[in-house]
Amino acid sequence: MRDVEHVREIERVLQGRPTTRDSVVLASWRRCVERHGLDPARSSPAHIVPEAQLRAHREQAERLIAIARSGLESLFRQVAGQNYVLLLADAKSVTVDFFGDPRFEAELQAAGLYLGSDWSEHLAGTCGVGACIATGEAVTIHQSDHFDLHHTPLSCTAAPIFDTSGQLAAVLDLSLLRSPQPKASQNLAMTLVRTAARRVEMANLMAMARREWVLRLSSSPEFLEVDPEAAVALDGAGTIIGMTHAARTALGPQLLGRRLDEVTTLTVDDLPDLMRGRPAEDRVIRLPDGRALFGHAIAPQTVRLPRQGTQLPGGLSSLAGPDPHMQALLERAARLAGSRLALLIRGATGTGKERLARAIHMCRRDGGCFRLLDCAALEAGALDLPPGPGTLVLKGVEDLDHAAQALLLRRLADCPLRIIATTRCDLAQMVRDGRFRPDLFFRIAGAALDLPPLHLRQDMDWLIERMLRGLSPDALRLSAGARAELKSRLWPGNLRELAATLEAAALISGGEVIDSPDLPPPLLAPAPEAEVEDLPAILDACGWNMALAARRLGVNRSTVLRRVRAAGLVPAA
Ligand SMILES: Nc1ncnc2c1ncn2[C@@H]1O[C@H](COP(=O)(O)OP(=O)(O)OP(=O)(O)O)[C@@H](O)[C@H]1O
Repeated sequence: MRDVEHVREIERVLQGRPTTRDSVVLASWRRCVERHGLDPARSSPAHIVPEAQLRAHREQAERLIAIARSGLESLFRQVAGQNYVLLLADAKSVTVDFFGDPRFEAELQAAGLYLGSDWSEHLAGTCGVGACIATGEAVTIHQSDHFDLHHTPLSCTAAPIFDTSGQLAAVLDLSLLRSPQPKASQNLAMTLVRTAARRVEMANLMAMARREWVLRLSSSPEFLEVDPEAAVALDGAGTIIGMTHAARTALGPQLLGRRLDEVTTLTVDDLPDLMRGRPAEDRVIRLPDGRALFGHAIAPQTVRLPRQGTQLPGGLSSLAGPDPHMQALLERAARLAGSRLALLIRGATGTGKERLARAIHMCRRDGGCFRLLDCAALEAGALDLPPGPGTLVLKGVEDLDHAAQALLLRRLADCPLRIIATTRCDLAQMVRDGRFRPDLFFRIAGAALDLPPLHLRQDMDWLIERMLRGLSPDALRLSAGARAELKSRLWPGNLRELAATLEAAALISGGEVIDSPDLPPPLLAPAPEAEVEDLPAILDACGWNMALAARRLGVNRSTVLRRVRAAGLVPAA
């Protein structure tokens, strides 16, 4: 009965009868009938593109997906537990990325809230993604706003993402399988998708304009550096060569190709005055129409090219993914590996010191034997070193008492083995405090390698993937919620704790998908105040997601914001 009423309403409205529907819905109904030849009485299921076609769409959108991912993850975390599904559709309306609750997978797939669904208006009728692409505006298509009866249970709120030249590149859509009746229930969803889309555009512009000037704009000095509203990229002559969509609202509609002094009262030579050194309140930009905005200029970055042809030998390449600090550390380790110089590997518990020592040993073709000595378990007198060549790892060297230090020093005097010592402590401080012999310290610390704690690593996804593959070669995967939860933890036990958590979760889930409830809770409560000097590194590791950084630091979000402002930190371009 309701179906018949829906069809009749569309017919009545298209005949010009009064309606309370939004004008965007009305215009879309009209396009469906008059342009696309759709019939409201004929319902059709969700359109899912074939696997090969989806792969092609994903490859085309690969860069955008990578840039959008952290914004999507943070958005999905904000709506966690409310049954929202998050879709990223490309400019051709095909869903190329998806976050949803795997427990409802079959239902979501049937509804088209899934990877590969094609939400083109000419196929699906009036829908969030389709109407957003047709209008270039953020829209909510709520329940019976949908044209096709198959979709009328859904509520879809979608916002466009524009590329730096102003072309519509993608759509971010937050949908519900079931929603409360009033359309106004989706107002918050609208704010969330708009904000997320704006941030993705900002991240895209920053990535594209590393070697250009970027001018970020905000109507309030407080948010200028942490969450600006709009931005433009400028070449050396001050011509606008890229922008976020909101820059059109801030500076005017036709921006590309215009010079900065045509749309503001500034020239490119004024940009250094808008850099971080000055208080945000003083960085005022006057516009020709009398309005004022606050500006933050970011100078072009000098690009450090990666060293050509650095292939990490042996097992070193398997120790880290895309984390600049770890890659630099492993390159250093690779250069030191071939020598017989004694090495000191420093890092908190479970950061992978022993693994690194083994990988360094494996780099030498004439490696000889590998011997590991646990210094905590060393008994006086029981220090027999093998006579031949090889590597001797002194694990936890800080645990040696004075007698054992003296004995070890004597034995090492004519030892042919390459020494690699590992420590969780500040051994130099122990030397200063008289707790560790300086002569032994200099014998074992020819060069030092420092492993970072897990919460500062930027290759968490890579590590998780590697560990999952170790647990199950192909099937096992994480839900988006579980991944977000893992990435927000502090990990005092570092890689060892992460590996054990994933193993336990895999057993608890008993299936192919590990979801948030499968994750065992952290065993050790976070320290009350993480060190403030970690803040820039933590922000980088969290992609400048304040909420995530707050959880990793064990403080609330406003504390992070306050510290960011106090330290004058901004994301690296
Ligand atoms: N690169 C890695 N990839 C995957 N898992 C790793 C990696 N490095 C370490 N692990 C995991 O962490 C555990 C601890 O690693 P390792 O023993 O090397 O750490 P450690 O720093 O020497 O620890 P501790 O100081 O507590 O002895 C390993 O057993 C393994 O489960």
